[in-house]
Amino acid sequence: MAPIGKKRPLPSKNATTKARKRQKLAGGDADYRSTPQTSAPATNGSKVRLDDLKWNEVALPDRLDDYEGFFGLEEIDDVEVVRSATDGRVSFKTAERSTAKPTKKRKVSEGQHKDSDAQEPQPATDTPSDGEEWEGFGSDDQDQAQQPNVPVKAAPARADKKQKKRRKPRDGDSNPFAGLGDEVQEDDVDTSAWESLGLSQTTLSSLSKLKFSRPTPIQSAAIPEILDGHDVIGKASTGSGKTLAFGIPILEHYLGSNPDRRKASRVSEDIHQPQALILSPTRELAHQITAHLTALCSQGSFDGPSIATVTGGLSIQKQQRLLSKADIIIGTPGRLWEVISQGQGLLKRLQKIKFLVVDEADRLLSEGHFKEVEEILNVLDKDDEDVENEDVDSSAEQQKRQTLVFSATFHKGLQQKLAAKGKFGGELMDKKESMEYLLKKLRFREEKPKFIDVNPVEQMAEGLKEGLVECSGTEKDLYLYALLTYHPNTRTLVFTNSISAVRRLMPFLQNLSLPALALHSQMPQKARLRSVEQFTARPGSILVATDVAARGLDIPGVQLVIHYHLPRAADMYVHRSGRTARAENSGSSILICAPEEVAGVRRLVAKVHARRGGSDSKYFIRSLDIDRRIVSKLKPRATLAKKIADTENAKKQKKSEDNWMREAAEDLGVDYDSEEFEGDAPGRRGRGAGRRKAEREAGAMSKGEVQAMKAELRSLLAQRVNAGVSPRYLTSGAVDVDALLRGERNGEFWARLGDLAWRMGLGKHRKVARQGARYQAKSILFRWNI
Ligand SMILES: Nc1ncnc2c1ncn2[C@@H]1O[C@H](COP(=O)(O)OP(=O)(O)OP(=O)(O)O)[C@@H](O)[C@H]1O
Repeated sequence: MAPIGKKRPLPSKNATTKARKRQKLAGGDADYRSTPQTSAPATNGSKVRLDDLKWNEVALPDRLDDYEGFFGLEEIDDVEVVRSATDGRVSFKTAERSTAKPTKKRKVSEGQHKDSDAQEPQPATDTPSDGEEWEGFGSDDQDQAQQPNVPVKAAPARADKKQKKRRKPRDGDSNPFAGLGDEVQEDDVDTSAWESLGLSQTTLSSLSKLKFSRPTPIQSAAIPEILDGHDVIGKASTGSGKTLAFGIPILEHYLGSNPDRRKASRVSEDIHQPQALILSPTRELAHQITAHLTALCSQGSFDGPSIATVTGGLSIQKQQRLLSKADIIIGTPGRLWEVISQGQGLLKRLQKIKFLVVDEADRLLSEGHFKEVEEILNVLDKDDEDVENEDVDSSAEQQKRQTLVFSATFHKGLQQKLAAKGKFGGELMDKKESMEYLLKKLRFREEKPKFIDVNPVEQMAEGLKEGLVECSGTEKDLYLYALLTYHPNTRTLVFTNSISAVRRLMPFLQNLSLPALALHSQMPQKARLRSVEQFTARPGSILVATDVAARGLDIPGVQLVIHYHLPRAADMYVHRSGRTARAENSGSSILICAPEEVAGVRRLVAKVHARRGGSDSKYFIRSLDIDRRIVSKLKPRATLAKKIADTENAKKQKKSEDNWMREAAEDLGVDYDSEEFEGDAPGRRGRGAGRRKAEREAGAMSKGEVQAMKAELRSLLAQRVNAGVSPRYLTSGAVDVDALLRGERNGEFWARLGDLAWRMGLGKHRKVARQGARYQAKSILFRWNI
């Protein structure tokens, strides 16, 4: 049998099989047998059988249709996992009294547990001593991480029932959109402000449950036009609710075309006809749109549309299955094009959609996406017998299709962007230019689509504070650290321009005990989703990302955006900064600049703001006052953390290069001696030689030397930084100097306590467990009901 904590196959619908499998799970494998069973409740700290515990159903995120094998996942807190040092067997102990009554099901498993009853209880002190010993259970880190990859199907009637049973989201819950889905409340809000938009009672009731009491300006302006059947180009600042501006009309159309709102009545068709196709530039945004629409559609008592999310990094077969019954398709252009190209009738159905939505339009219509978007647009509009759809009059279908285009910025497009590469260019288009550009690329059915620009003079959110910090190019890491220390417990997004910078900064920040998470396009998709989810679930975490996170990501409570590298263009500055101060909240955006970059940055930011008050107005981004004495006190730890990170990176690098060379040598049948190969052979100097030398030196450090550096860093981190008595500090009161001196609140940042709290928060129980039994109660086990 598969061990507990491993992914399980899909649940059988047959109850008997289900029960049988569950029994097997509870007792069929000697390795995971529990300890003697009594009918009395387990006492404090005593060994228990897994089936006697009060397992809680895990609320699975509303994604991915078949839950990727996570259906029926249950979890339990406060159980200690004890592995015998002698035979490696695992048993379980409760930290508190279990009140679970023996059930019929349990009796069955009692019978199955006869063998295990004979086992000797393991000593309480026999705690896991190393991460490996938790294999088979998976850290909850891992397990939680996999949940969100469950494709979403919005089946609201069922979802409603499920939600009632769902537990309240806990701090560690990994579904970033859990809040949206769980907002089923008795105290629904008054939605009279929506009434003028002419929405159905069903939609109004959903909005009320989401507690959206009034439409945002873009929603007020765009929804009636879309409902009237117009093509719309919508421009509104970041975080202003553009998703529902197109999502609500799509739902209205769905409700209108399915008056009895019962899927059964329409899925009798052999092939299901999707109604809307939504294109998104990034995978994360596609999943987020899915979550927003799912939340909207799952509030009421109606059976909502089926949503298929088609993005790279996840199983194409599963996505194809979802597509066959989807009402709404949300996808990134690359994967969507791949799926369309494989045939299976999708194109034929896509040609009959009623809505084509292009979200974050300027990005989708430029850069690397353009080719695939263009291909998709071409085939959607193609009157072509070759494309497997002889019977479709696509021009007629196209006439019926509405095209909706949304973005916070409209960029001049590929050519200008390429021309501006490396410079602070990236012209933002005015209304006329953007209209012309889009009209050319998208074949609107109306000659003049409605252009809705709800805040033509302001692209930046109102609650956004902007500033820059000047430092030498070689001190950017130190100043990043300083900025983060000035904003402890602050959900922060750090933007870089390269994947390698993300990779370099991650160990640097982690060595400094900062809760850093990574996001870039070369990460596996599951890891990408996991980072976003952890970032969303943990209030004080730091996401170090490339511009893959700049567009559209709606993570509530991002308080600070740091531009470690300067944005390459004005529109990217708008989008990056738009990750904070969303939905009328406040937030800060800080650029870290080398002296030679300051003038360019000032021009870039002034350009973005120029529209605020006409071309005469000169916005001048202020330099932030940072106490250089504190920065210099942080320097030793930052330097050491960087050295450790560089050393470990070099070692990893060396190891993988060695392996590669060794394999190549083996293939050639020659001996490989890495030292001989790396020797300073004449002619081997040149570009990158200095870096290689530094890497060699770092890689040559002994384990002991690295350990010594780590110990030194630990001791530095354990010392409180004396902030002095200067009242000067950065960014309007983020640091309470007095509290810092007293070691309270903000001061915790400097101490190791913060490190421990973070480790616990992260759920790295292996590490916590090693520190003593007291933390064992934090352990979380998972099991699957099959
Ligand atoms: N009418 C409303 N009332 C309150 N909150 C709303 C309303 N409509 C949307 N929201 C919330 O506002 C937040 C931002 O919405 P959304 O992500 O659609 O913004 P956006 O304009 O698409 O931003 P971006 O340009 O960055 O993609 C979301 O959390 C959403 O749930």
